[in-house]
Amino acid sequence: MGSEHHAMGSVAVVAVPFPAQGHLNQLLHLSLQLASRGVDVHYAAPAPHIRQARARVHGWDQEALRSIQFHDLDISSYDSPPPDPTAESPFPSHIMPLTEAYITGARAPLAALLDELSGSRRRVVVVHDRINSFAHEEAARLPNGEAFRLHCLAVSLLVGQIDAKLLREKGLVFTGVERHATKEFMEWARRARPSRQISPGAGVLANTCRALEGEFVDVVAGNLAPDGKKIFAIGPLNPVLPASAPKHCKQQRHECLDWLDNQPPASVLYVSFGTTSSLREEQIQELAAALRGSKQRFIWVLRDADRGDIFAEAGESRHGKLLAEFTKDTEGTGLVITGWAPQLEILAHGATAAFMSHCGWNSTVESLSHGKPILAWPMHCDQPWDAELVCNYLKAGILVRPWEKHNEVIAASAIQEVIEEAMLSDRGIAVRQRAKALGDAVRASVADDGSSRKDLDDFIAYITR
Ligand SMILES: O=c1ccn([C@@H]2O[C@H](COP(=O)(O)OP(=O)(O)O[C@H]3O[C@H](CO)[C@@H](O)[C@H](O)[C@H]3O)[C@@H](O)[C@H]2O)c(=O)[nH]1
Repeated sequence: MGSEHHAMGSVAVVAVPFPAQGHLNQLLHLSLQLASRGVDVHYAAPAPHIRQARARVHGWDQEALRSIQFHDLDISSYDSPPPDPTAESPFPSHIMPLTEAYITGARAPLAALLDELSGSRRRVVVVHDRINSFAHEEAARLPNGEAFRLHCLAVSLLVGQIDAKLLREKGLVFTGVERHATKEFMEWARRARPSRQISPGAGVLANTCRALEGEFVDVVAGNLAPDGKKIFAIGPLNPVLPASAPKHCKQQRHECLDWLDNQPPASVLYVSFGTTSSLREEQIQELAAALRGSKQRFIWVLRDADRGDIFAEAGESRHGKLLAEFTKDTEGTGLVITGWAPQLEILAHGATAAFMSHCGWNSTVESLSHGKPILAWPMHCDQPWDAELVCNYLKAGILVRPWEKHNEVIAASAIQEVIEEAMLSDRGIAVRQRAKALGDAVRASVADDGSSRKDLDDFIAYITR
């Protein structure tokens, strides 16, 4: 025990997330898990993004945040405009100024932090995102540095990169990510991360588990092995919560959870599109009409995409008028949340039946780890693939509309049909049962003796070797 502690104490892990919610979140969950296992963890990001990650973390006690050391990466100021819901592409181009400022400015302060840690530690292990591969280069520069990439997306996407034929042979449609981002972004990304390598460093950590993507983890492992690189499938990184959350916890409980407590089991549709999507006004009206028309219970998170700096937000919903009428019409049946919703707790709750989602990878994993099926409405990037994976491979979802129709307004009747199918039909029941079984398997993978627990143990043993 003593020597194990000694080995851990002389190794520092530095988590370097890309500064957007879906990434800040995963690296923070990973950091908290490592710290709870006695690892010395440092989390490095621009100050507002550290504040954002800390303020929005779910499933952990605020106390736990003290187990990590946070380091500001000071970058130059950047524009933080609101998203444009009418833009031709649903990709969140409005955060490009942040992305530029971050990639140009974060390297130097990170290098300084790594130098400092390197002098007093046996080993410095950098865990970074794909887009900030400068972190890998800075780790490689150290005499005692090592880097792992946290793959924040489905691991099957890497299989698509290695050999898309393997996916097509399973009858799945793989169209990659590039097609669903903007040309400008892809050109920029090629400059920011010239290497196409799956792992430029020592290997990959993946926020997935064998219960969801076992055969794809094996393909990636086989691809990395000849170079002596490793993959650790350690997901879900989000905590898995019990169906009935303790009512007397120290943190304030969101009122929507009290409302959920009073709804019948498996009766509520949860609707949310993450932090990078903004629906057009017309689409919002059609969705509202579908929810009203379906007469199903619901919680709808009606928010726009985050700005680059979320603290620059005006805090006012652009939907005041619609909301006033809609909330009156649906009073008692549904709730609309315009602020930050406690998504993990909502998905874990026994009253929640299903999740209408854009299929961001966090939402996908959070939903499936709590046994909830997905009504898939993919918007951009990896989301069309996640929808394909959920609906046609895992069979735990129903497609609302294919990505190809992203420029069309989907009519209320079409949306309502999918809601009714999910909530009321035999197919809906089958999909819900399948999601429940997957949820059990996913939760088993992070319990004692589970595959993700074992991979995390192996990762800790490897970096503290
Ligand atoms: O009111 C809210 C809104 C969101 N969330 C959380 O915010 C995260 C959203 O992440 P995700 O579902 O992955 O969606 P995006 O914000 O769109 O995520 C971006 O990052 C992901 C991981 O890289 C990608 O898979 C997505 O395509 C990309 O858009 C999840 O943890 C949610 O639980 C809340 O808790 N409350």
